[in-house]
Amino acid sequence: MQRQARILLIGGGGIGTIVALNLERGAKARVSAVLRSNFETVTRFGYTIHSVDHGTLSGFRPGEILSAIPTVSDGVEPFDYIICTMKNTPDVTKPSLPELIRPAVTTGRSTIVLVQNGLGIQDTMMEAFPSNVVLSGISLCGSTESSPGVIHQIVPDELLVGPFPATHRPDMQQYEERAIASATDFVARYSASGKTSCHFDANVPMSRWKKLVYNATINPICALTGLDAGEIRICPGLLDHLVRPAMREILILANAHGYVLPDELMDEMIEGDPIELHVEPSMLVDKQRTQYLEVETLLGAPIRAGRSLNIETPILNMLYYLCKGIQYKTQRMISERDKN
Ligand SMILES: NC(=O)C1=CN([C@@H]2O[C@H](COP(=O)(O)OP(=O)(O)OC[C@H]3O[C@@H](n4cnc5c(N)ncnc54)[C@H](OP(=O)(O)O)[C@@H]3O)[C@@H](O)[C@H]2O)C=CC1
Ligand SMILES: CC(C)(CO)C(=O)C(=O)O
Repeated sequence: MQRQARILLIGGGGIGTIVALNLERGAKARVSAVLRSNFETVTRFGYTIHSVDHGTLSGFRPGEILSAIPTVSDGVEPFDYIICTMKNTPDVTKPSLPELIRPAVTTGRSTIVLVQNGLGIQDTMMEAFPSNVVLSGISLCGSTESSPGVIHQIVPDELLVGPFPATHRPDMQQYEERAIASATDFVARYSASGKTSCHFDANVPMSRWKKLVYNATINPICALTGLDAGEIRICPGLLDHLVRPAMREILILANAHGYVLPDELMDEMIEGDPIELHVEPSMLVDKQRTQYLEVETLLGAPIRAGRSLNIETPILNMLYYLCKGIQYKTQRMISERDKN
């Protein structure tokens, strides 16, 4: 690790800001962050961050702040890593994520890191960039942007980074070696701040199914009810009649795909954070802000993975279609807003 890595980070909200902060504080990377709605505020004042790992900081700015994704052929120096920390909403995002980042990708060089929840998020990326490494980043952090540039991180940052299984790759073995080397390098740079817990993830599909036990159930149930992850634990009947049955469907799907997850995981997920923290899962925050929900990557993808093996998932289906209803309404509201 001779020189600072040159990193492009796209999406400086709850998670992206904490990722940028850890990388900058470790000094093994320089982050160019592409910001959107908070660009003006962060450029002028920097971020104000209330962090369980870092304390309260004001005026934090990533190494460089950009208002648009740069084009590397315009004399811009190539990026070693491109980190995507925007929401992954393929049903409503145009252009698609690969097309959005394409101008910044140097073929064969830039490693793409998807720090996003959900299943199957790598497929279009690996297809679009067959000679670039694509890594998974699973964040166990809890962080929200309460107003432009103001971040509240209430759950300690833990990040698992590892290679997605190789597909669309001409030389699988050589690709796997490169991907492991990239992930190892990224983990070292990310860990350098000493304020976070970042580990190499040797079994990304297993880790992603595991995280879905929370994200495909608690996220939509909180978004649909307006309750936070503490409140759903005390609302009579909700855990027994909705949360655990939904979680069981994810366990059945994961097991059927070869990723055996124990029953105890359900209660570990439910009780993982103290009740009084009142964690607001990202999908609840999206609903409150009239932002698009990650409905396809958290619910659609596992449901389709079940269908491919003729496994029915009635509870997940119900959550999925209710969320699709919200998505439809959000689309209408956004298009009305854009007209005015
Ligand atoms: N929040 C959490 O605690 C956790 C979230 N995750 C996952 O992390 C990922 C990020 O979530 P989170 O940080 O909560 O999301 P946020 O909504 O807080 O932040 C996303 C940011 O990306 C920006 N953005 C979106 N599209 C673009 C674009 N084209 N160019 C530049 N910026 C863009 C948004 O800008 P704008 O404001 O303009 O929309 C926003 O600032 C998701 O996949 C989520 O599931 C995982 C673990 C925990
Ligand atoms: C589980 C949780 C709450 C944080 O790790 C999350 O992934 C989310 O908010 O989407």
